[in-house]
Amino acid sequence: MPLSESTSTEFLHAQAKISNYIFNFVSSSAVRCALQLGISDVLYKHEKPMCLFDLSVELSVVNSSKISFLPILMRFLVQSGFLNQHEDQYFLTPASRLLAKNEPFNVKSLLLANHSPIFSKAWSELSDWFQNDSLTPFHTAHGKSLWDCIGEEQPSVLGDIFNDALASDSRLNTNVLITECKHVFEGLTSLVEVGGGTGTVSIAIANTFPNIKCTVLDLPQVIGDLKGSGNLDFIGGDMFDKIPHANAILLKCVLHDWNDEDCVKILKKFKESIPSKKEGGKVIIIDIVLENPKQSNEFVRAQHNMDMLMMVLCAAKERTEKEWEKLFVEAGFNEYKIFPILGLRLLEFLPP
Ligand SMILES: C[S@@+](CC[C@H](N)C(=O)[O-])C[C@H]1O[C@@H](n2cnc3c(N)ncnc32)[C@H](O)[C@@H]1O
Repeated sequence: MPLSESTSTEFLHAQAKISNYIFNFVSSSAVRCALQLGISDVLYKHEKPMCLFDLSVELSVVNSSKISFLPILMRFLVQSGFLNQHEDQYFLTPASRLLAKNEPFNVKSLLLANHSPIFSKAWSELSDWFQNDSLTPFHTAHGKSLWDCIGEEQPSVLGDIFNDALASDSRLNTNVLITECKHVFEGLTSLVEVGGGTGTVSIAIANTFPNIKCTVLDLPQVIGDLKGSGNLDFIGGDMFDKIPHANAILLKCVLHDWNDEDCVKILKKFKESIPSKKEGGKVIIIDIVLENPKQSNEFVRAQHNMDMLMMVLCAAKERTEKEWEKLFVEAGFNEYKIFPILGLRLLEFLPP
């Protein structure tokens, strides 16, 4: 059947669009290859733009037949905005800089964790999970939860990468948190960070506010031998069991790992460990507040990627402001405030 001119133009656009969906994995594979070859590391160390030949020597690509393929990878990385190029010189963009191991804010482990075969297998089970009785796509793939999988693995290769990935994600956010949301912590004398991992956020808070006694609570296998000093402490435990008393409880990117029912259970438990609003009690939540999926910018796309990831790993989700409000009401809090920090939000839940 002949197509009208407008329909064939529409289909040609649709074909290009679907091709980009189909080959979305090419971007992440190319970036992973760049990471594994050490392209960001070499450019970062060199501190100046480099030509392809000098780069290939530093990357240990010495086989001449392979060197001829390097321009393909490099032009893809330039096209996707990962690298910059001026004439025959390549240089880092802020994105490729974030994969250099010596960059203090690097997110290398985030990429490695998400490309691990354990995570990939969970993604491949997504459609099966929709049609079976398994708890999460991760359970469908591995027969246990992500947390059990990390806890049982010896030596804990994924656990180390995963904890480092979370810590790297926290480094930049914490910087902004401490400077832009200082008022949220002022006046507190004690704070328990629940699900605080290896303590990146609490270490920064403890250093910035010497009068706040900070405690990081996470699963025993995550806390391991971590020891605090001064006004910082680490405790291995389960947030569903017992939370130490404090002025405030802090959670960063924890509630997005749990469904609404568990979140309400967790939040109600927290209310027992903090004083009333009048006495300064509060729960501080740092997490995503999902924006309209029709908006198309890097932040919103990243939020919706995380939303999918939470479903695959934990049968959980990111939340819109309305969904946060529902949790807050069901858990019996009295008042909430929202402050923006980078792509995340800080929510303050105040008890009665
Ligand atoms: C997504 S990570 C967030 C880590 C950290 N807050 C951050 O933003 O980097 C969730 C954390 O919750 C911890 N967690 C999971 N189940 C827990 C439980 N039952 N009790 C305490 N912590 C738990 C995990 O070990 C993990 O460190």
